[in-house]
Amino acid sequence: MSILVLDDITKVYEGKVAHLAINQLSFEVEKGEFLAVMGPSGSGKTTLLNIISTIDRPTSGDLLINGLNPLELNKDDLSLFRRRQLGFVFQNFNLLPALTVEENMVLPLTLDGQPVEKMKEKVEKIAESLDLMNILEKRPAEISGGQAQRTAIGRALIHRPSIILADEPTGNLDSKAARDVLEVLTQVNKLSDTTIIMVTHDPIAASYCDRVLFIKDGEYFNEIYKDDRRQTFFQRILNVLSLLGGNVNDLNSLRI
Ligand SMILES: Nc1ncnc2c1ncn2[C@@H]1O[C@H](COP(=O)(O)OP(=O)(O)OP(=O)(O)O)[C@@H](O)[C@H]1O
Repeated sequence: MSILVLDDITKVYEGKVAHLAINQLSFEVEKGEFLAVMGPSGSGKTTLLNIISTIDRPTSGDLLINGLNPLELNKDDLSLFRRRQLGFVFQNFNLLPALTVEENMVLPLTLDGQPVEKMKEKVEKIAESLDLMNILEKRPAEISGGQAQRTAIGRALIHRPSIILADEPTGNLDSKAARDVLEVLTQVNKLSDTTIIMVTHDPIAASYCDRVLFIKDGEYFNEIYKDDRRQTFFQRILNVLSLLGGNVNDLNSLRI
């Protein structure tokens, strides 16, 4: 079953000079899929994520999330839809510095006015699976980047969203913390059947996914599926990136 359908999406940024950022892009994402989106700088990845996350509206085309067209909702229903159906993970974590790890994680539930006991139950379950139980009382300044990103993943998961949208989630992490975060995302994807769409420049991060969709100049370029070992998938990702025009010599020294 497709949990996300993009049908002929076009996005033009109006301005002194109009810019065509996404050009007639169509693709579908299956429920439970872990999808990476890659493409050169300026190819439209963030624009695409903003459209899927309903933060930005396409100029034309249709979007279906879980069978519903969010573009038809009014402002209040759209906010609720976004909060319930989507979870967000950003490169710079976006945690509130004054709140503890636990408070950051329950924030979406607080906004919903859920009873404290229910919130505690939910947070403990998620914190255990993300190995955060020992740092629940700490604040963002007192934890590592990997722990901060796992906290952000916990916050994204607290509502059991249909889709997690991750924008360069390993971009600010060292390689060990990045691997931990990718393994956590893989576990979340496999165990709870949560669909994940991740924008990344990093072929290692992309090799954790089931499929990589490549875009160029706002248009579909190619897609490849993982049907073998991660190392081989990684090599195939590098091959497509070299066709895309990236500097693959910079990447050949990477080892997974
Ligand atoms: N608000 C805006 N107004 C006008 N043009 C924009 C706006 N936002 C993005 N663009 C342009 O649209 C194109 C796609 O931008 P986008 O940020 O989606 O690319 P990207 O693939 O995410 O890039 P990067 O990998 O560098 O983050 C770029 O050429 C960019 O300059």
